[in-house]
Amino acid sequence: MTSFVGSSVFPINQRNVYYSSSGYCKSSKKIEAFSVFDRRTVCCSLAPQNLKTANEFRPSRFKDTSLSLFTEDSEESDVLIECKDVYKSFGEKHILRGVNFKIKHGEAVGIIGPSGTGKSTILKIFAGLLAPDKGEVYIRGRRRHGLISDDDMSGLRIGLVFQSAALFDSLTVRENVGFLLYEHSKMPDAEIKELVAETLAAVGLKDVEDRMPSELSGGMKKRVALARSIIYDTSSNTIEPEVLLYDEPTAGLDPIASTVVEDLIRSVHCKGEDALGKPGKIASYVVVTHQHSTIRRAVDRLVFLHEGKVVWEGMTHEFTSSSNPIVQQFASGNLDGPIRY
Ligand SMILES: Nc1ncnc2c1ncn2[C@@H]1O[C@H](COP(=O)(O)OP(=O)(O)OP(=O)(O)O)[C@@H](O)[C@H]1O
Repeated sequence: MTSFVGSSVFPINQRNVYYSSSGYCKSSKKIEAFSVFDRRTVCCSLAPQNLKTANEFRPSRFKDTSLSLFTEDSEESDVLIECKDVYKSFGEKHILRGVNFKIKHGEAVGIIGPSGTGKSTILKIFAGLLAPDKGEVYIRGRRRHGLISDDDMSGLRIGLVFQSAALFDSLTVRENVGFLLYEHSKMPDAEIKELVAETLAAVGLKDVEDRMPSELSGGMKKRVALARSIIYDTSSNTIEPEVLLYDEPTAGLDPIASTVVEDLIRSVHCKGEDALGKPGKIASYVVVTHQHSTIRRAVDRLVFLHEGKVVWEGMTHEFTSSSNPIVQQFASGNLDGPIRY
């Protein structure tokens, strides 16, 4: 299943949540959304979860070269998302021009590259907010044909955390984090309240439930957005989110706030531990970032996109020692080199 609004991962079978930039109002328990978009944004279906644990995940080796397929010993069953020769244009702008890469179970992957090269576009395609013009995206080996409304999609719950925290300004933190549970679950208010508090605690926030977003710092907003993306209906068979996509999660934050968010991203991963000491629930995540600290701290493997193609893949520690001139220029911030502005 894949489902999104703002920074949320949505529960299954909720097919009428609207993508809104206008506003929200509350009526008794329900929070009613009124939208300027007449578009359904949620939901696909589910397939069995990958039963492998994080420890069973076997990292592949990656070559430091221009390539489209990177694994030497990959087991196809480990692949959660695959991008196969994906093209996307906006009018005359040919943004993605044959993108190939895979995200495997347990991976923490960064997508980097010059501005405007299509990094966020890839996340939106993974999320089902955009469809490729050509090429294929596979989710757990099954082809994603179109947008989020594909309800024959199987395999995976995917959450997208937007660059701006995308909180609803007129709702409290509790209502933001519990939005979908209030709106679409059968959970009683008291249980939602408890779950929201627990989820906020997992991202290191306490006693902020009654605050409005305007009363939070930028870093706190990002944490609230993260809480909203990992909360799920514990009373149903909903499968918790497996993959999170972060679009520039540390943009605009000071170095210390960035570190907090980077560690948080790690903590909700299955190889990490959340603020309550519990193992994280996210199988894999993808981070689009420009920040060196985020590259170093939050991801293990990098995919470098340039002029609509993957031009380099490698482990994070290989990034600064790469002999690829594009990577070298990007890593050093040099004005001279193959990347032209
Ligand atoms: N919906 C859209 N309509 C028209 N053009 C778009 C749309 N979405 C993206 N673009 C254009 O596609 C290009 C790639 O955008 P994208 O946001 O994917 O780049 P990016 O690599 O994430 O950039 P940055 O690092 O600056 O955030 C940009 O030129 C952008 O203006």
